[in-house]
Amino acid sequence: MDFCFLSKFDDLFTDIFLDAQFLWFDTVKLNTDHRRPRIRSDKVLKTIQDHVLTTGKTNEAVKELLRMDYFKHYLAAKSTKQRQEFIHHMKRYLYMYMPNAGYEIADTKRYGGAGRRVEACVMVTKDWNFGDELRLCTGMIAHLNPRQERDLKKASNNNRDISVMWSSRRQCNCLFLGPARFVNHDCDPNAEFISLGPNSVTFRIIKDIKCGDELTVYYGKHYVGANNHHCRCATCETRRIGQSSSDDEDGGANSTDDEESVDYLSRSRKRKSTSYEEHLWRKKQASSDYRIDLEDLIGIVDDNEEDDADTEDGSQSDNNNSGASKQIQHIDTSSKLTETNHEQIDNDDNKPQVMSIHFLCNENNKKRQEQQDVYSTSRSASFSHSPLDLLCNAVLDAEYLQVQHQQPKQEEITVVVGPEIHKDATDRLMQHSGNQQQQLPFQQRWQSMDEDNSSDTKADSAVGLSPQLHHQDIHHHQKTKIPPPSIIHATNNTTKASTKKKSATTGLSQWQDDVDSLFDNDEQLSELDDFMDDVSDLSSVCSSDLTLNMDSINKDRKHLQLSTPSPSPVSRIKKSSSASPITNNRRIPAVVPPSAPTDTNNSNNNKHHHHQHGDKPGLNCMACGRALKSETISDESAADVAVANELATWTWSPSAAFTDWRPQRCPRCERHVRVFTQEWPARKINKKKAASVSLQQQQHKKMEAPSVNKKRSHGTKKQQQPYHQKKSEPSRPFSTTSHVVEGIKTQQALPNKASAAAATTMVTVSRKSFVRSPPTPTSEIFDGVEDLF
Ligand SMILES: C[S@@+](CC[C@H](N)C(=O)[O-])C[C@H]1O[C@@H](n2cnc3c(N)ncnc32)[C@H](O)[C@@H]1O
Repeated sequence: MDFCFLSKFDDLFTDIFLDAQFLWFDTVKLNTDHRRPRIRSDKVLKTIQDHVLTTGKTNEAVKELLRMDYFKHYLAAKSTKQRQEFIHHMKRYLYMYMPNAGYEIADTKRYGGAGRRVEACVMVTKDWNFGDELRLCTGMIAHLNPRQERDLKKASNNNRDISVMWSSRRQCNCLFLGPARFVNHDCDPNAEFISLGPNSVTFRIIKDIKCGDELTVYYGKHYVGANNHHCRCATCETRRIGQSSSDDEDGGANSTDDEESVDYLSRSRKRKSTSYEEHLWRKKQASSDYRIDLEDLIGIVDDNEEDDADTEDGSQSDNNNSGASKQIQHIDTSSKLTETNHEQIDNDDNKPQVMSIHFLCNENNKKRQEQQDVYSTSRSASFSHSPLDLLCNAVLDAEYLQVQHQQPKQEEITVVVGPEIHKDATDRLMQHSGNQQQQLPFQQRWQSMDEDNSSDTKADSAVGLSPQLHHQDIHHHQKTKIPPPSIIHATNNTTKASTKKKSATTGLSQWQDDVDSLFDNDEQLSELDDFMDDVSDLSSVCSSDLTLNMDSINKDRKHLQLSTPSPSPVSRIKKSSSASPITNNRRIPAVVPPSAPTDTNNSNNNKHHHHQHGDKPGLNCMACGRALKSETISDESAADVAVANELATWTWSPSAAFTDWRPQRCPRCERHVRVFTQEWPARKINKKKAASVSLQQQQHKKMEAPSVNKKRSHGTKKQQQPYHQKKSEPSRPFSTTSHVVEGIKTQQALPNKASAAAATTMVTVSRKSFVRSPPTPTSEIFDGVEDLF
């Protein structure tokens, strides 16, 4: 994808989804001519809340957003390809709001020159363990042409921080775009780059990190000045090297807002936007020691998962990697950091400030090409498209078609084709569904079916890893395997999309249709919506875990509450059973129902938890993956001053919003409950009201005997709808009453000492009961949330 468009999209999205939402400063923009879009940020927020935070349906969110006038106009003049890329990129930012994203963009002053300037960083919102992958934090690599480099140079002179990287393979400069671009450099980082395809990256955790930590990565040995002399990372600060050592030497002169330090920042930015010519020139001058290739840092990259049309470097491909997907070598970057490195620094400013993203471009093109060749030779020369395409073409071929509305179904039309076409189509379809096809990885089959999806777009995160994709792919093939004689069925939407191509209209009146066509709203691709969301939900699961039984998951979807225990995908996230410090050091008075075990923090307890309520499955926190405790946390009673003060400075953030719809997570994540209760801007809790409700409940309890649970609980539920009741919730897939009944029943059985806490707990119960149930696979967990009561 052209950098020109992508960078504009990126500026737009950072503005709309970050700056205008919860950041109190503006993130760096790549285009000097970027202007804040005239778009209702409250509407954007609502869309995010409704479709991403609550239901995890990013595709729905995209559709809703594209219905907004601003986007209609913005995309009106764009080509289909650009629109698709726009949607893909938009999703990258929306994934950030997914409940299990596990990170958010935050602010930091660490890198802004001794606390003078605020910059963005990536902060994790849950604990991550070694080997985890932040699959919802992705970055796209955009390649720059010389003109674009020049423009960026201007931008970098204009007080903008832009990190340009050198791709040794493509021999051009590149930029990261997307949320991943906000990850800062640390000389002893806690994450490393991994490839998601030729043009996309994400991160793998290489050190256990705690909720609230900054995610950092090693960009290169000379990323922030030669030998990272100007590095401001925490590691350098601790070791008194990097920029902090300079600050020490000059008595903190750089820490002031003086001219020299401004000049330094400006120079450092210039160095980073090194053009190819400069790079070549410097290459001659500098020793090869200073050449940093990220391949060296990252090791091998397996590109089986991605289709890359670019085969310029295919000869270098390593074909033996097929089984070992993404065996990333971790190199202890801290060993690269020595005091001696920093001794040479003063003379090093002319050394190349470039790094290679060779690894990102995937060298296994040869292998892929071979596979593609196998695939293409398995089909007749004239058959360049999938069966679906064939149908579309057939539909378009009006000269030979006669459309009969034989079937009243809206979903389907029957296309009767001439015998020649039919024979041809049948041959092709049969051939297509033959054995050769089966041998290929499903992803390639899928990609071949989607002619509009370039390697760029398919670089988007986990497409190739989805079990559901596999599922629907098979489904698709089953559907198309044997066409009935002389009749080919096509879905109505497919036909619509095809005929739209013919009319080729871009007018606003056609907008909705166009949007639909971008999504390919046929049955299969509406499954893709679910799939994308599921992928997101499974994002933290290692790829081997993705061999899930999708049938059982789908079954679970239909029978949300009655599902038999099946291992929750999210439960697989759990890597360590050790209790967290926060868990051990609990500061919040918990109310534990007598029927529940008091400790579920290890795997045995988790198993136990599976059986504590009959056959219902055990629960793990969807954020940190640990076993949930059967206890509730009250907003009021559980207030902890220390934590509250700590978080009082936080601004509204996605993780805070997340807690809105699922306030009870696990002890590890409960700090976000505090964020929510204090910082939620639009829906502040009326604490007085909540307190009076609590008081009423306590009084009510004193008056009534414990045995009249059910009746009273209905009444209490009505009392306790401080704000959620005002909202009209479109769907409530499960009975709210039973939750409340259960909750109160349990609480009433508690001894007097806990009655105050129990009363306030009921408020929480009531809130939860109005939360919409999100889709699977997380719905499995949400089902189970009821078990807590
Ligand atoms: C990839 S961006 C990271 C996001 C950036 N903080 C922002 O707000 O856009 C890299 C930029 O962050 C800053 N940066 C990142 N790591 C740094 C480090 N260790 N020392 C100094 N500056 C750093 C530099 O200004 C660099 O150009």
